[in-house]
Amino acid sequence: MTGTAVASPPPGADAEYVLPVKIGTPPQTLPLNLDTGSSDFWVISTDTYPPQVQGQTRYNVSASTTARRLNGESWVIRYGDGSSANGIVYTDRVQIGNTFFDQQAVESAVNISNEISDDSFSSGLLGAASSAANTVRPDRQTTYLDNIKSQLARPVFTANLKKGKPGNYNFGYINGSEYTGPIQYAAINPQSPLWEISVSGYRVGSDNTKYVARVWNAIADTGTTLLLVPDDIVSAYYAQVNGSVFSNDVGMMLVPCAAKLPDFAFGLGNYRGVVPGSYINYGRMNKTYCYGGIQSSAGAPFAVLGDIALKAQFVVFDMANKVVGFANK
Ligand SMILES: N[C@H]1[C@H](O)[C@@H](N2CCC[C@H]2CO)[C@@H]2OC[C@H]1O2
Repeated sequence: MTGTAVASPPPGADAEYVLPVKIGTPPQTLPLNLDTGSSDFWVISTDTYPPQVQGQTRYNVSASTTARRLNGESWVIRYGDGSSANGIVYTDRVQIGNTFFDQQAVESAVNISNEISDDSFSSGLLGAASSAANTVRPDRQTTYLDNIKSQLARPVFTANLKKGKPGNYNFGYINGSEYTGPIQYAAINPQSPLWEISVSGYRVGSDNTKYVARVWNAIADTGTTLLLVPDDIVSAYYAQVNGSVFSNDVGMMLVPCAAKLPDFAFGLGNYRGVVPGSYINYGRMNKTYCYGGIQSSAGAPFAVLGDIALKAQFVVFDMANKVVGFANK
């Protein structure tokens, strides 16, 4: 089995990427955020408290002849950005591209937090980290990727996200036309249910004599918008941006929208994962300042290679070898 699906950002800013997921019989297509930083497959549905639903496409449980309630099962999730959701659980048939699984645990939201309620672009999340982090209790459920893994031609999925336009996720194969040069693999932390790797250094700009050997652990997280790094790396980057400033109002580093930003590269051995400077202007805040795409990971147990970095790379998530691969493109 192999499959591919388009990954689309919302108009205006690459806040997230959603892919069309078919649920139920007859199939209902919902735009879901494939999230390598969590492990719950949950959707806004006919169970969701109606005032919290603001235009999102809902999973209509009673319209699916193959929906079966998992009695006694429930879930509660809280994310790194403070958002949260909870609800009940069904199994139903799920299809993404040409991949499918007949008995997928579909977590149906009863409550969603304001941040999620306000995001009309996504109808939920497709968790793609290890099932070990799934929040359903008393019986933990299995992620879609873990469910289809044994049926895939190769136990991998790849992310080819793009800046300001649709990219794609592929399931079960590595498409050589989607990247250039070698793929550099990094082992994931066996103690973590996330795609957590050890990064060996970084570089501000394109002059490799300025490369800094510095070990920092980071997760590859398609569900995080920005690139979150340790404070010393934040300072090293914005020291090269004239007019950059920390805003106490928004709690973020800002850059002059007119600034020509230096590239940022993360190091894995001799590999340099290059993030073009233009990718590090995340978007306009006011007539002078734009949001920096690089922000602090302080307070979290890991840095986060979020979409600002991942959209500059071709990324391989290898479920059998438990490695993450990166290639420039
Ligand atoms: N893995 C991420 C998750 O995808 C994010 N959100 C949680 C709920 C919607 C989704 C997209 O905003 C949140 O930010 C970091 C971490 O948690």
